[in-house]
Order: sequence, then structure tokens, then C-alpha cells
Amino acid sequence: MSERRAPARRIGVMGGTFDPVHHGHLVAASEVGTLFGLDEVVFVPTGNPWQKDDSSVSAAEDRYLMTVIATASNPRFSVSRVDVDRPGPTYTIDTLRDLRRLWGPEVELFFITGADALSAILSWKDVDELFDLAHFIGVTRPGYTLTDAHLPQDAVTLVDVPAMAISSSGCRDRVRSGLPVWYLVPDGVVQYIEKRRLYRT
Ligand SMILES: Nc1ncnc2c1ncn2[C@@H]1O[C@H](COP(=O)(O)OP(=O)(O)OP(=O)(O)O)[C@@H](O)[C@H]1O
Ligand SMILES: O=C(O)c1ccc[n+]([C@@H]2O[C@H](COP(=O)([O-])O)[C@@H](O)[C@H]2O)c1
Repeated sequence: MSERRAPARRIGVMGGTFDPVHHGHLVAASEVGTLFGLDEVVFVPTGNPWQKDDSSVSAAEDRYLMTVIATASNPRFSVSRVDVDRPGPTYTIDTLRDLRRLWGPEVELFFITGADALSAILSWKDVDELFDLAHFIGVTRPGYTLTDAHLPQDAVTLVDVPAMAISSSGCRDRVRSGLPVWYLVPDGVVQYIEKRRLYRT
């Protein structure tokens, strides 16, 4: 009798600062999950997003909790603490190594990035090894051009996702100006921002 091996689990990895997580992130993750037949999409909030110019990034624990709240209703979404718990600047190479250590070599990893992040990927730490650890999926984002020019063709796939002209910085600016962020971020995230008085100063 021939033995049948279970197919490798296909896991999406949505890395981000998520300050706060918004519907642009959620729609992109959901659409890629469907288009690529992913078993799960894991959101990975950064610990120390050294590359953000803004020196006032919210505490990692607040960003982690908002991401948990935003993803809780979707059984195919989860949140990982690997970047929040690792000391030092957050690099995707460490994220992917940690996830592979946790899940083993059999899983197929799909790292999801918006068009803006993808355009900077060649400057990321240990970029050549990055492409060995995961397949990269670049998604459309209003205001940015999605291109894989100069990227290894077999390592990256570009996909169209429903356009959501939302950014975390835009949400923070609205809160700071006293404008609502209802419907830009999930309701529970609005309530968390209120409760913790985030983005007021
Ligand atoms: N509206 C969106 N549509 C598609 N992808 C997005 C969208 N917003 C963010 N992304 C992607 O999600 C990932 C995490 O983004 P991040 O947490 O930095 O949010 P952001 O809105 O870009 O934040 P900020 O405005 O503070 O720079 C990145 O790969 C980014 O390109
Ligand atoms: O590894 C790197 O050198 C690197 C440089 C910049 C950004 N990243 C990752 O890209 C993801 C999106 O980052 P950001 O800044 O758009 O929130 C997040 O997971 C970051 O850790 C990674």
C-alpha cells in the first residue's frame, strides 16, 4: 500500500508595524489567503520597527493587542509574538527563521507586502536568503506602483487586491485631529485606541 503524505501547510505571513492595524491590512491578507489557497495567515507585528522615521511608534504590546482584536473573528487569521518578543531591531530574516524553527521545514511560507514595502525589499537584511525562506507576494496599494523590476522572478508574485486607501499614519493623524477612525479600523480597535488614549499627542 502506498503511503500518502499530507500536503505541506501553506501559511501567509503579514508583517507590519500595525500602528494601528487597519482594513487595508485585513483585506490584503484575506484576499491573498483566498487567491493562494492558504491554510492560515499569521500577522506578525514588529518589535522595534527601526526603519520608521516616526520616533513615536506605539508600544509593541499595544500594537500586538490591537492586531489580536482585529483578527480574532477570522478563524484563518492568527497573530505571532516572534518579533515582539525578540530584542533588538526587527528584521524579516529573523522573523522567517523563527517561524521556520517553530513550524519546521515542510511549511510553505508566503510573505505578504504592500507595493511600498516591496519596492524597498532589496535593501532588507540578508535579502538573498530571504527569498529562500519564503515566497514573496506583493499586493497593490493606492498611491504606489507595484513592480517586481530587479527582483528574482521566481521569488515574487504580484497580485491585485481590492483598493483600500487607508494608512496607519492617516489613522493616527485623524485621531490626533479629533476625527473618527470608525470603519477605517475594526470597531474593537477604535475602542482600544480610545481606552488607551493612543495618538492624542
Ligand atoms: N491600504 C493598504 N493596502 C495594501 N497594503 C497595505 C495597506 N496598508 C499597509 N499595507 C501593507 O501592509 C504592511 C504593513 O504596513 P504598516 O503596518 O507599515 O501600515 P502603513 O499603513 O503602511 O503604516 P504607516 O502609514 O505608519 O507607514 C506593509 O507591507 C504595507 O505595504
Ligand atoms: O528585514 C528588513 O531589513 C526589513 C526592513 C524594513 C521592513 N521590514 C519588514 O517589512 C514589514 C512591513 O514593515 P512596515 O515598516 O511597512 O510596517 C515588517 O514585517 C518589517 O519588519 C523588514
